[in-house]
Order: sequence, then structure tokens, then C-alpha cells
Amino acid sequence: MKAYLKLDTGDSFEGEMIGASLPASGEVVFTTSMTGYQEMSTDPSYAGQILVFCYPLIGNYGVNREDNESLDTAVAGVIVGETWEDGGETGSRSFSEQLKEAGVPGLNGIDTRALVKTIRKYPTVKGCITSDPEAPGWKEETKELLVEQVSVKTPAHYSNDGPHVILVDYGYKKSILHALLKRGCAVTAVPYTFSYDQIQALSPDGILFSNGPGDPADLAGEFMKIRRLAKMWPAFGICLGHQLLALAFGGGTKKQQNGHRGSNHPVKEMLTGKVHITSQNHGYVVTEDNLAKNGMVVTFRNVNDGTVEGLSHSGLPISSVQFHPEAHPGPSDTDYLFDEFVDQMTQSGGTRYAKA
Ligand SMILES: NC(=O)CC[C@H](N)C(=O)O
Repeated sequence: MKAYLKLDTGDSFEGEMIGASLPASGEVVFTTSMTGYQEMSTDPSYAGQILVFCYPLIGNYGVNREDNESLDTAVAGVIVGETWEDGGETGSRSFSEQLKEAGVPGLNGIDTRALVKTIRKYPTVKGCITSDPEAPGWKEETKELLVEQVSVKTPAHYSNDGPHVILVDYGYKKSILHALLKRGCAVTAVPYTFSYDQIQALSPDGILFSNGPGDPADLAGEFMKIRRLAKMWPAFGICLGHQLLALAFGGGTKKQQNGHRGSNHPVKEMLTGKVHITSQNHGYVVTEDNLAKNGMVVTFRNVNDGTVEGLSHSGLPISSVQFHPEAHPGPSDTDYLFDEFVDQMTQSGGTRYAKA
């Protein structure tokens, strides 16, 4: 079936509908990752977004039972140059079957190079997938809090012998949970709406603020709680969690001209000068504002554009990164950051750091 991607820029692209035959709308973003379509399409940080794959052939190794990053396909829609309908050797089914089951539409046969050249002229491009050639283009709908859609509704506990991590869930990727479980941590994923007192009642040894979708500034109601929690227990933030920690400690955030979405973003560790290749997926970035006054030091910077990629507190065990140390998809150069977080929890022995 013929279908269209209509952008708020006035541009329109014609392709063939794959996945669910349903309309979808959202911010249109692109990823340069050559692999990992299964992990990316199920990463809750992509909720509300239509994801364009720059790599021309998508679906060629199918999808399997292990690599979903969440229970649901998270993206609003996908755009591909050429798709492959078979399951592939390791796959139990095809990518478009998975999309169909999740009620997510996609477009095949799009000139993704031309599309990316169009959308990268603007910091934000909204669009819709529709089979109706007469349909009007993108229309702004009521702004919903995307985190609300992806955060767990009740706490989920994973027992283990090691330190107890409270995973504050703004839309966590399964591989973050696995990185903690692999290191022996017990983990409780809690709804992001959990209060300081509710989290304290769970006797944490450390707090992890997860990745997640949307504009971090929309979560201003979280900043005070995050600051109190991070001052009390060892804290680690990943992607949205990093942005929220920065906002809670005097930093700012802004939309990037083009987001960082891909598996080969170089970041420099400021202390050692060492460069790591990282997996990234974000459209906003931290600005330094009053971070230094609040004791926060920039620990990593992006080699391409110099943007802030990591923070640490000078006196407390608080750290965060904009990139994804759990990778999946992507290189695991920065996997060691989970070891550092676990060391901080075991060294502190559950010690509290500040009066809340
Ligand atoms: N992966 C993430 O956590 C994304 C963070 C945020 N939604 C952004 O786009 O910048």
C-alpha cells in the first residue's frame, strides 16, 4: 500500500507502508547506527518519535526474543530505505511483523538520504505517516508527557545479593537493568512519580536515574527530589537521567541542531584524555550554566562538537553520562562506569551523605 511521510516543513515523501497499516505522528529523527534496529525501535527513549534509519538495508537479520529493550515497541513509526521481510538466520520473525504486532507503522522505499538532508536543516521536524494522499500535513496535538507512557506503573523488584539500586524509571532500557543485575545488584524499578519518602522506605544503597523520552525541562517537578536523593545516596544518571541531574544541580538543557543518534560517537574523558566510542540517542544537551557553583565537574565531552557528555560531583558520589554505557546497540567501551557505580555503593556501605 502506498503511504506518505508529511513533514511540518511542507515536504512530503512517498513510500510503501510496512508494519501496522495505521497513521502515526511525531518528531522525525534519524540514527546513523548501521545495526541495532531491534534495540532502537524498542528503546523507550524513542517514544513519540518517527525514526529514520540512515543505513540503507534494515531488517536483514530479523528480530529475536532477547534483544528488545522493553516490552513494547517504543517508536511511533519507522522510515527505511529498503526492508527485508524474512526473519534472517538468528531471527524468529521479521522486523515488519514485530512492528505490525505492536501497532507501529513504517514506510519502506524512502530516499532516506534526501529525507535526512531535509530534516537536518532544522533542530526539530514533526511529521506524520499516512496512507491518505489528501491528508493535511502535521498538526500540533496536545502536548503529552511521554515519560508517563513508558514508566512502570508499580515497582518491580529483582532480588540479588549485592547493593540495592533504586532505578527511577523514566523509560529505562532493559540492558541497564541487566548491567546492574550482572554485577550482583538487587534492583527495584520504581515509577518516576515515586516520592523521596517512598524511595527512602525501600532502603536504597544507590539511585540510578534512567534514560527516557521527551524534553527534560518538562520534568521540572522532579528536580528537587533528584537533588535530595543524589545528596543522600550514590547516584548515577544515564541520558535523560543525566540531563535531569544537571538541571537539579544548576545546569540547563537545550535542543541540539541535530540530535546525536548512532553507535560511534567519540567522547573524551577529560581526566585522562582517553577517547571512548559510545552509543548515543538524544536530542537535548546539557548547558553548563551554574553547574560549577553547585560542585559539578564536566568529566566527558563530545569530540565532534564539544558538548557536555558527563558530569561528576566534586565532593559526593554523583555522576552521570549523556551517552549509553549499557550500549545495546553499540560498543561497550564505557561499560566500566557501572563498575564504578557499584564500587561507590559498596564503599559507602549504604552510608548517607547529607541531611535531606
Ligand atoms: N535516551 C535518552 O534518555 C534521551 C533523553 C532525551 N529525551 C533527549 O532526547 O535528549
